[in-house]
Amino acid sequence: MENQPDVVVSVKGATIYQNGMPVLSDVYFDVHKGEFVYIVGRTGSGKTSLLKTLYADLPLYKGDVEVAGIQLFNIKRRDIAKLRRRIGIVFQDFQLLMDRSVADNLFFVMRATGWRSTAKMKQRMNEVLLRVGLSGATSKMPHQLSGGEQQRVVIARALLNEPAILIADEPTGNLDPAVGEEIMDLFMKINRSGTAVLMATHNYQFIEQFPARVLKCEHGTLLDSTLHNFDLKTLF
Ligand SMILES: Nc1ncnc2c1ncn2[C@@H]1O[C@H](COP(=O)(O)OP(=O)(O)OP(=O)(O)O)[C@@H](O)[C@H]1O
Repeated sequence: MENQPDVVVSVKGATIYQNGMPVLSDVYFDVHKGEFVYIVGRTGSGKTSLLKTLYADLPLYKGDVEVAGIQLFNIKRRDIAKLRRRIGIVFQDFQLLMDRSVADNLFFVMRATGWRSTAKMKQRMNEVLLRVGLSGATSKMPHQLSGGEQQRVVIARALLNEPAILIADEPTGNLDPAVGEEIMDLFMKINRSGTAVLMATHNYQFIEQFPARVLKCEHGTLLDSTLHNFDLKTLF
């Protein structure tokens, strides 16, 4: 990937394992800078396992995978921390620290990822909260926010270190459809400003509404809509 600066994720011949069992084999795909890519597939088809492998929550035993310039095979702990600083991760369950304010949730991540200057941290916090439309929320506790607002804070948190890519696992799965649509809009806006997005979803309507390249986990491997003709109706 060093020779391909436009590639944010490069997967060549990977096998994705879960508990020692292969879930997906012969996985090949790239994600380019600024691209938006969906991952779909039936329950249990391997979407989450694939994403977890990309952010080094599951080990890579086979294949050549590089994410944000970091090789994942035999990755060292130090490089895992570096990898997580270069990517943003958004889950279905919002995973905010519930006993801390929005500001403290964001400061916590900034301190853990090497930020030191309080003035710079405050400035960055204001920037990311503005981007997700939550400027006034710094002193709020998570329970004072709606589900959609909590997910916006998670997206703001994921943006803190200007990641090259947002990896999102069913980010609208726990939200009402209308709120989910607003979150999709936000992802699209962030994507248009240059951040790549790789998003697992079960929501076929969003793919119709916000069309983009689709990767499909099926029969133990990954199919790519740019290489195979998918009928959207058979995606799930
Ligand atoms: N912690 C785990 N331990 C063992 N097996 C697991 C674990 N998590 C998932 N699996 C298995 O790995 C396979 C892939 O699961 P995975 O969660 O990646 O699928 P998914 O496509 O994300 O599903 P969903 O759409 O339901 O989130 C399934 O057979 C699942 O049962």
